[in-house]
Amino acid sequence: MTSLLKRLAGGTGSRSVKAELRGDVLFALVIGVVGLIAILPGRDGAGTAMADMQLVGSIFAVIIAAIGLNLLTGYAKLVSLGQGAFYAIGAYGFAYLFLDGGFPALLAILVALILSGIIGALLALGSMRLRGPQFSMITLVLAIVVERILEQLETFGRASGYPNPLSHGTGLLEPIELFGTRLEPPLLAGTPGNVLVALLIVLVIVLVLYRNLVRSSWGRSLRAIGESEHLAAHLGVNVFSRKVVVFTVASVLGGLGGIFYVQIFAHLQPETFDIFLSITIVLSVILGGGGTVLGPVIGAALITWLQRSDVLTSVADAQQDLFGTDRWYLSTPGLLGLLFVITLFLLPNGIVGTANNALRRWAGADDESDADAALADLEVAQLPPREERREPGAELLRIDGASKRFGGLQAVGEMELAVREASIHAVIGPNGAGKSTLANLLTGVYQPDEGSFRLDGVELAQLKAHAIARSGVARTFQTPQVFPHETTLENVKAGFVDVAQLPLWKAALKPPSQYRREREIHDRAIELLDRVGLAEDASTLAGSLSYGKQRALEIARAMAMDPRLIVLDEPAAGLNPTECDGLAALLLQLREDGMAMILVEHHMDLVGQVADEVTCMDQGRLLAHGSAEEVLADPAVVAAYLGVPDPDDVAEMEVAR
Ligand SMILES: Nc1ncnc2c1ncn2[C@@H]1O[C@H](COP(=O)(O)OP(=O)(O)OP(=O)(O)O)[C@@H](O)[C@H]1O
Repeated sequence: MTSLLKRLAGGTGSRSVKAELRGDVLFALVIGVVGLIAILPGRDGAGTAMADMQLVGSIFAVIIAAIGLNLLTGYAKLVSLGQGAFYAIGAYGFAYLFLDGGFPALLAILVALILSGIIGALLALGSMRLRGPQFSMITLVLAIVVERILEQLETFGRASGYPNPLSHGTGLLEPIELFGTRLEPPLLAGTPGNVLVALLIVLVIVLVLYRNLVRSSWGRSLRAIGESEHLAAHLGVNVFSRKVVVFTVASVLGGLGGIFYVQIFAHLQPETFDIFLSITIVLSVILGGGGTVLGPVIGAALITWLQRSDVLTSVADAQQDLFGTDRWYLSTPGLLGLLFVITLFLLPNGIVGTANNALRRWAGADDESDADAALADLEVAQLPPREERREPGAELLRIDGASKRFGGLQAVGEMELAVREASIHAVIGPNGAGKSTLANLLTGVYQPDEGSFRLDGVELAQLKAHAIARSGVARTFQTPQVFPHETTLENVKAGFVDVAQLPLWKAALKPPSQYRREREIHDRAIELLDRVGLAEDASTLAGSLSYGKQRALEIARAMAMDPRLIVLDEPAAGLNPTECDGLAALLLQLREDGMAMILVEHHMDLVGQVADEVTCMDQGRLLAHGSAEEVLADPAVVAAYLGVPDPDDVAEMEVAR
């Protein structure tokens, strides 16, 4: 076990702080060197190299916009069809501010980026409550509106005094000057195209920040939102605000892509920013692999190369030669569309996603190990006590007069319940008694109609799920909820407070303290997995774990949240007897460590084994309360479960007890 833990600590998704730092520096160097190799041939300004240099520059620009979209679409699974609009806003915003507004270049860049961000934030504030296709449609509308505005505002362009920026441009943007250097675009034979060096430096910086971001707890929160917004909220993530922020960041990156574009081509024409641009950026993410660090980089490079080189045109010409007609052949956009369809069929996870999966399979990381070992094989490590935790027995939670109606149905009515520190309070009752509804009221799934839920004196009623989670209430679910496409280890890491609360700047800049914190999270997550018997499954995808193991994983994740109270909604459902024994041992150990728990359960063996107090509900109301023995022997409880108090059934419950 120890050697396994050492191997995991060194090898599964996290390395020593020094090795991690070396990896980060290497990433920046590799990107920098590849970029330099791409732009060096054009530095002499030779005319033949000009088109190549513009190609490289376009790739840089689309990469920037695509990584922004990847944050939104690849990680948070919010499909935006409007990234091209921000590209246009950045490009035109900069051009107007620089030329018309007379802003210094750097200030014009900054203000154009802020403008992109503000428009992105406003759009996000208005549309983030929409989901799926509705959200995509809003972004599509933005792309179309911006395209139309650019087409129609030629008069505005003329009036601006800028030489024809909005129509087919002969008017060229003056190269900008930064720190005494004139940054020439790769425009004509003889112009050095040295702006590419500056753009490469910016590109490397942005890529490093972006990589830091997606590999941090902040990135984990995006992946959590992408997998399940509902679950992310129960881990303390303010889903709405995080979605607004990520949309804003994506918009700023879209704007930056547009600013890159102006520096490379030095003139603007509305056709560049049509809806096909947005689709190209989406294609870049999908082809390269959404939700992977390098996916949009590779996808953007490939798609831009295909579009700008004559590869696709040659294929289109070859079709014409073959069929001898100019009517029935696939033009360049048609060929790109075909490539898109082929990618979706053959590489649904994109190039990088598919390569990652193949590597994972090759490394044998997906091996399923013995399912029964999960909860039975418990190692017990001490849970570091939470600071606020008080002495065992002190009242931690008090539910008073909690009520909830669904239409005409009183699902919970004037319920009362108290939970003490370091204790297990079981809530039992027949099907439909209102147990899960009570758990859902406590954890913010529903807002109570009436009543109070005080955790150590702090009122939780009416708080949102994420705020309740942050107050120290963690939960598991009747049907286990894990992030199926993440590893078991990553699932536990999703529980740490950093996922909900790490500031964006810290995630992107990754100061030395962040390296150490990530290391701590990793070690603690491994420890928690070991504690619930899942150490061997650390690198297995959570979706392929057995039911029992998923339940154990939920408990480990809840513990990662370092809560004051864990609400367990039928944790024994679907477990075999060995797993159930393991679960009982785990709960008792957690109690020993000072954890308070509410156990919603039908499994009377488990209740009898672990509960300090039992509350029985019936038809939404409190039926009985006391020790497990008292409540399980209560004739009213037996009657509620069985309809009528049959002496044989009472005897059966006695046995269970
Ligand atoms: N979202 C909802 N909308 C309408 N009715 C609901 C909703 N959630 C629960 N109910 C109803 O409220 C009542 C209590 O349901 P609840 O799931 O809380 O019971 P339970 O004690 O957890 O049952 P079980 O043990 O079967 O899970 C049931 O009649 C149920 O149909």
